[in-house]
Amino acid sequence: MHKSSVVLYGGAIESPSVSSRLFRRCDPLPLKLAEGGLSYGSENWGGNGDHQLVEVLVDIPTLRQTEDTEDIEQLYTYQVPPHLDIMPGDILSVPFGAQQIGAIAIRLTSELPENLREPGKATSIKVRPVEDITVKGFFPPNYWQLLQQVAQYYQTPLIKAIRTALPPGLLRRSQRRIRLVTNAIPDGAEEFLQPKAQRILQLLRQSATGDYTWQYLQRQIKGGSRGLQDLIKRGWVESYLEPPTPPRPKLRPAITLVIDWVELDFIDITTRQREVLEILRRRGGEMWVTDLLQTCNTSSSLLKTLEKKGCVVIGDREILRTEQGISTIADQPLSLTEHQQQALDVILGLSGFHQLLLHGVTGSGKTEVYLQAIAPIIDQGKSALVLVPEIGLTPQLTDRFRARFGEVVFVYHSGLSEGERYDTWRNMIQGTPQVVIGTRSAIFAPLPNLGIIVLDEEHDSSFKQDQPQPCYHARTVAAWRAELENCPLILGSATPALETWQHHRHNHNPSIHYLSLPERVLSRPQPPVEVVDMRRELKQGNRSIFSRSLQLAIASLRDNNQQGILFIHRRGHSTFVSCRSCGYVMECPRCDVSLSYHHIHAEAIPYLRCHYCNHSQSYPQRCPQCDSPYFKHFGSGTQRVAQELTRLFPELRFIRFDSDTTRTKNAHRILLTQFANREADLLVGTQMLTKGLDLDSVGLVGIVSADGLLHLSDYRASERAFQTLLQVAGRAGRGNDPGQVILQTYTPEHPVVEAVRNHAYQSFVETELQHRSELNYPPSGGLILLRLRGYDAIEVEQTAHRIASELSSELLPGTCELLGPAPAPIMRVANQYRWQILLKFLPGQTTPTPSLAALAKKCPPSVRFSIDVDPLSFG
Ligand SMILES: Nc1ncnc2c1ncn2[C@@H]1O[C@H](COP(=O)(O)OP(=O)(O)OP(=O)(O)O)[C@@H](O)[C@H]1O
Ligand SMILES: [Zn+2]
Ligand SMILES: [Zn+2]
Repeated sequence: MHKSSVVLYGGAIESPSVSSRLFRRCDPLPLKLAEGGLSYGSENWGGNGDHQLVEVLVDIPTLRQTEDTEDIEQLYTYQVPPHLDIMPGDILSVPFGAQQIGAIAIRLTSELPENLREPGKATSIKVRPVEDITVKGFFPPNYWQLLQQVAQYYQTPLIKAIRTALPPGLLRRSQRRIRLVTNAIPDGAEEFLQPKAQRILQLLRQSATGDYTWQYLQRQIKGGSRGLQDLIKRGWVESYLEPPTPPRPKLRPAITLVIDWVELDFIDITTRQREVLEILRRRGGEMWVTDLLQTCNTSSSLLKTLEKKGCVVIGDREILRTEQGISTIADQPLSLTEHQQQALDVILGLSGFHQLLLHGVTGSGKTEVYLQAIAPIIDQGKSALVLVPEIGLTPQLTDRFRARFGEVVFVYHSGLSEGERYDTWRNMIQGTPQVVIGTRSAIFAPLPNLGIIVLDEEHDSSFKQDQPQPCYHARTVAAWRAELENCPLILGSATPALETWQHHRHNHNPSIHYLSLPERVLSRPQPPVEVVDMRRELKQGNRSIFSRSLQLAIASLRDNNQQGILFIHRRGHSTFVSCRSCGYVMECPRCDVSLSYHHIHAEAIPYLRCHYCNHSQSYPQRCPQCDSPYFKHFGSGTQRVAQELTRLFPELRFIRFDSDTTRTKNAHRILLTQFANREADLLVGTQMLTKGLDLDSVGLVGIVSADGLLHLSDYRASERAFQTLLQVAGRAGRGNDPGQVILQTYTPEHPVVEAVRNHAYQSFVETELQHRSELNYPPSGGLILLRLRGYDAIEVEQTAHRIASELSSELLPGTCELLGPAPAPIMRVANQYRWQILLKFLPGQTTPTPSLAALAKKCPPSVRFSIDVDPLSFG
């Protein structure tokens, strides 16, 4: 496929200098600037020197498609023409087969790679020259270093880190164009030029826009490259990246209220028509026609009638005012509470790189602190990066930023179309001061003049990428980036992750700070948490999924003029097993986790298995603790809860908020707006509800069953359960009424339940840290998860065993423990069988370990292998 003159070699990333050592595994947060062995570029920033060759990464669609199959990372070697001053990080255009394609310069060298040298003839192979530099210094050195650090720490090929960071298709879009710089060209310019340069100038002058693609010019003028260089050097023409074709706006019919509300009394409309107008008004006077039809369950002829009567207009729109958040009135900084002010003073008093944990209880006003910390950054002409778990779930946050900072706020996340991402990306590169709000991948936003990074809800696991590789954690990358950019990083949470807490509380480093907002704003109390023992409910004859207490609370919502939230834990495939009479939960005898219930098909015998060590046992006949024969597999979906609500409270208006009802774009915002407008009494949903919902009308939070969360088979189960429950509880009582939380469980004595009841973050975390350190789990020790998958069950299993035994002979005993291989908790997904090997590094271990990336080569082609450093998900 490749012409012989294009030389290539593979595996540069796997060369021992780059990935043979791991960073210290005990402590993921602090910045580890390339400890030795970083080879790319860093020693080559000084320019070409004697190097005649450059190694490049190319981005071609065929390679892109292999993303998931193999770690293809081929560096292609090209000659550096003497007139080009190539530096690592430049975007080049190179010949590839018969095409010209985009490439990134990685490394300058003077020697051909080993495998390309013919014996006796050092440089006899013909290496094709680089065509040209498309964009000089596209990756600023800091940014480049960040990507290398990601590739190195997460043991992944550099191209994958680059692909994660860059908008899709960036290199493919990098069509070079040439245009005249008309006012720089003197009269009689042609006289100074060689014939080919003259021709180029003429051609450009003939075009109406003074602008052509380089490819076109090349076709017209063979060998015009030198001439072009000359013109560029003189500043008479410039070469630039072709902007992408702007995404064509999608137009949809929208309906806008145009009549003054008081005038309605003088118009002849039916009650029904008035109701529809009322809903439209409450939604800010503008909605998509389809949404209004659905919300009001009405017909388009009714809307047409309203239009005829002059109440509304219907017309195609690209976007609604309300979606852009313009409806939020521009606001002013609030006057801060004492704690907010203290935190802000610390932040504003710092300069350079600092890491701060802003630990503020739910409703303590963390957002206001971010806003006031960012304002001076923008005034100084710098930019701010704000990372949030999921944009769709936090429309309120985005609105608040827009209201404060107006049009310098941009949103960047994977939900944008390719064109939108590309445009936002190029806009960021310009370096004008802006606030970028985005999800995980926005940590790579190419803001040249970064003044602050904020990670809100830093404990949220969506900041970690599970696949594809690199399996990076945005918080870890943020710390590296803040250090490289020499700016502060603020991590905010009501329930900081254990590692964050440990890192900021138990540290005497002067660049690490702990800031606390221990109270809600306006001295509002935290809502009281009532724990209901569902075993007693059962004993006393209540078989409903709602306790009597929760039923009573739901029934009195309307009388109290309040709204409520019902939280249901999203149910996984495998669930834990517990005794219905005494609450005993089946656990692994060798690990500190609960066993998962497995039932392969209807006729198979159910059994229990541990996903850490692969221990398995038969399904119990009787409870080992109380001898009862009644067991329960937990899990209760939103659907079942909805049915039960309808049965018990036929009058109640509720909204289901889960992955089924929020599939369409903007569904989150629409449903939350409906709820905020009090079109429903109760919001029933899953995890999504925990994030940042700030409504003062919510008096009741009901947790239908905490148990599904408490006994997940994962060493982080307790931490995550605690965080989730405390966050959900924190949605209540944010108004004048303190509100109430009702938590239903079969194990009220569970320490997590106790801690939630008492809002006891600190004591819970300290106890949990103690447990972790006894078992060498993070943040005490470090973990690396190796995943294998393939369609052939036996082959995957055998490969896993082979790799495990090779590894265990290489690993130094006493520094690293190998757990497994064991099947993944959900062993078969989409017909692929999945096995995993967990490496547990003991605290403080710094000994180099073998290159894990090289293990990929030991897998047969049908088995895929991936490395997850600091894994959070074991599914
Ligand atoms: N200084 C202040 N004075 C009055 N109200 C404030 C002040 N600061 C914040 N608020 C209001 O308090 C409410 C809660 O603030 P915010 O949503 O920022 O809390 P939070 O700490 O992010 O909570 P959570 O972690 O639960 O999301 C908001 O409605 C906000 O407008
Ligand atoms: Zn029992
Ligand atoms: Zn086990």
